[in-house]
Amino acid sequence: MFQFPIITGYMTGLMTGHFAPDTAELINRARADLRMGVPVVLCGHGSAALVLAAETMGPARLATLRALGGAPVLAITGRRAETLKARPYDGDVARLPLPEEADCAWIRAIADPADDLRTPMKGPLFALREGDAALHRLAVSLVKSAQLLPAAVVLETAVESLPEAALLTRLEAGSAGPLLLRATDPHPVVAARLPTRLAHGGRLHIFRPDDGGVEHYAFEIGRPDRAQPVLARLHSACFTGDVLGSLKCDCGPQLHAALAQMGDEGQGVLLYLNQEGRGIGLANKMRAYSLQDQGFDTVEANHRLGFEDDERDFRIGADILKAMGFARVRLLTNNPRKIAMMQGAGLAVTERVPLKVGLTDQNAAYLATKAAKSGHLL
Ligand SMILES: Nc1nc2c(ncn2[C@@H]2O[C@H](COP(=O)(O)OP(=O)(O)OP(=O)(O)O)[C@@H](O)[C@H]2O)c(=O)[nH]1
Ligand SMILES: [Zn+2]
Repeated sequence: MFQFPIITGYMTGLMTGHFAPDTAELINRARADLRMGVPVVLCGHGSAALVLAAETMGPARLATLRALGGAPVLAITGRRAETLKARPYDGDVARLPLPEEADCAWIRAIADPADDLRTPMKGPLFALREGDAALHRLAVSLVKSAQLLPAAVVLETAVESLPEAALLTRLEAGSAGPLLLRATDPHPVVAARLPTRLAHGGRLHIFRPDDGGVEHYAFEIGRPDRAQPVLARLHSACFTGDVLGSLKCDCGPQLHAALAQMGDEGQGVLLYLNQEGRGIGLANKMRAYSLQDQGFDTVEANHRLGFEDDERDFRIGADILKAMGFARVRLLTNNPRKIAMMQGAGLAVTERVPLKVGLTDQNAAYLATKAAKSGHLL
């Protein structure tokens, strides 16, 4: 008769070890938790912190967090603190003590600039000066990387006092911090022939990071010689421009002009990077668009939301091109940051090929702002 094998202590440990998620995987799990409104725990710097994303937390979880005692704070970025006229003593982040009566609506109003102009500013707001902001900084980066509003409720407490349910996703700051700063290496998943109107001989390659994060695409036109510089475009996703034909930006025309030039030359690689809204995600980009309708430009809108002008990491593009066997590119771009990041990631940019198309009455101010404030070449 079949006997079930007896799992020894040694084997259980071994199996758990292999099944347990590593830090990069835990970071992705934390992003999913935060997007659902579930808390995550950050440990390090001699302390532990329970974290909830300001955008998604509900009243029940806020009440549970308060019941743990202690002094919860709302951690926001230095950029958002500047808008709120709260002095960010911790540089790029600010810790605002959570008033006893503060509910989810109060927290949301601090995090979300949508009503800044309509409702008088709550406050005055005073940021904490004493203590260490390292875990708060990590909490804000994590929420930001989950493409939520960059604000988090953080309760510093002893790990032992946290309920077991809160400990499911627990990140060690020492290992998670550096990983959060850069995307994990993408690996090729599949490629297949894809003829298009502009390029009959095309192949679409799908790349996926090992941690199961966001996929990116490479459209290879012709069979470019790996020993020569390849005509390449790093295109960041723009649902509004690429798909809907938005007149607010130049993304759609740039995408099609790049493909047309590659079609004409018979070869090239177009990377389609899923970094919507310069890395802040479509929901935040639409928040930025609402602010632009209130009179702020594209850079000011990002700052009021608490983001930098550009949150993208183009090293992922360099990694994909290297994985495809390229070492040198002729890069279609007007953005010097793309060139610098590619070179920094070990990919030689032998030529910048300007891409000036799609100027409309509606995007003229947007393009002028990118030139004046973000260093785009005219
Ligand atoms: N946050 C934000 N993102 C925007 C706005 N308008 C367009 N975008 C995003 O900006 C990105 C534009 O990407 P690209 O055209 O690749 O980059 P670029 O920096 O303009 O550089 P080049 O086109 O290569 O010169 C896309 O991810 C768009 O979704 C805006 O007003 N706010
Ligand atoms: Zn666009």
